[in-house]
Amino acid sequence: MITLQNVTKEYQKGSIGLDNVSLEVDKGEFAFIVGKSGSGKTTLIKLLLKELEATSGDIVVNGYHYQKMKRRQIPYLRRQIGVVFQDFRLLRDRSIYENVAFAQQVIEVPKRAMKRQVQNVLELVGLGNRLRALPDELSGGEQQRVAIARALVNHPALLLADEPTGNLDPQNAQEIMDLLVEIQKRGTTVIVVTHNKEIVNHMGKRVIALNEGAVHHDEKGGTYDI
Ligand SMILES: Nc1ncnc2c1ncn2[C@@H]1O[C@H](COP(=O)(O)OP(=O)(O)OP(=O)(O)O)[C@@H](O)[C@H]1O
Repeated sequence: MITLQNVTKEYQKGSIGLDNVSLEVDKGEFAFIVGKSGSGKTTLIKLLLKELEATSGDIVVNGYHYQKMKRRQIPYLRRQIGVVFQDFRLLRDRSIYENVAFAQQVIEVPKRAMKRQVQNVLELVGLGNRLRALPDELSGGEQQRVAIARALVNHPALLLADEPTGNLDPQNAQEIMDLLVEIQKRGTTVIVVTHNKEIVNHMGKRVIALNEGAVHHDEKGGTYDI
């Protein structure tokens, strides 16, 4: 599903974002990415989204070869990837329904199919009865559920979550992680960047730990320690 082969990202002025990283993530896997500030987590996410270009090495995601692909293919690649951020990034003046439907309007899904799919995905995240609410009328945990629904509504093969529980209390954080595992069990590959040591150690999932741009350890059933 995801292959990185000897990937290096060097920023201008010689600053190293990633340093010769090789790793594979299988279809349907769940992996945490952990590491101190500056270890390369955001660089890795931006490379996977093709917001940044690797300086050297190869990246392949779901059959897309990043080094070879044409610029016009990028929107199709991005449809394969749902993204969730720490700060939710919802449209404040739009209802929950509209926030999720927006992702489908962009790719011109017919209205009836859209209605059904938006309802289904909001039910999956436990908000099937809040379609008309505005984001500010929801708790932080609920807002993150809306963001997850929006990321999933177009059925991406890969879900990237960048610090998804950073703004949540421990109980909501655990519930969001449980939801991400549920999504993985339904077949989506899920990658979660987090600083939440307790949750990582509690969940017993694969942990890819970065240090100074390199893979420090990569263990199934791993722990946060770096
Ligand atoms: N635009 C940039 N220009 C120059 N150097 C950069 C740039 N972005 C990141 N870096 C450097 O690349 C390295 C990795 O940064 P990155 O943002 O990927 O780390 P991170 O693990 O996501 O950190 P954090 O947990 O603080 O978000 C750091 O040394 C950083 O200073």
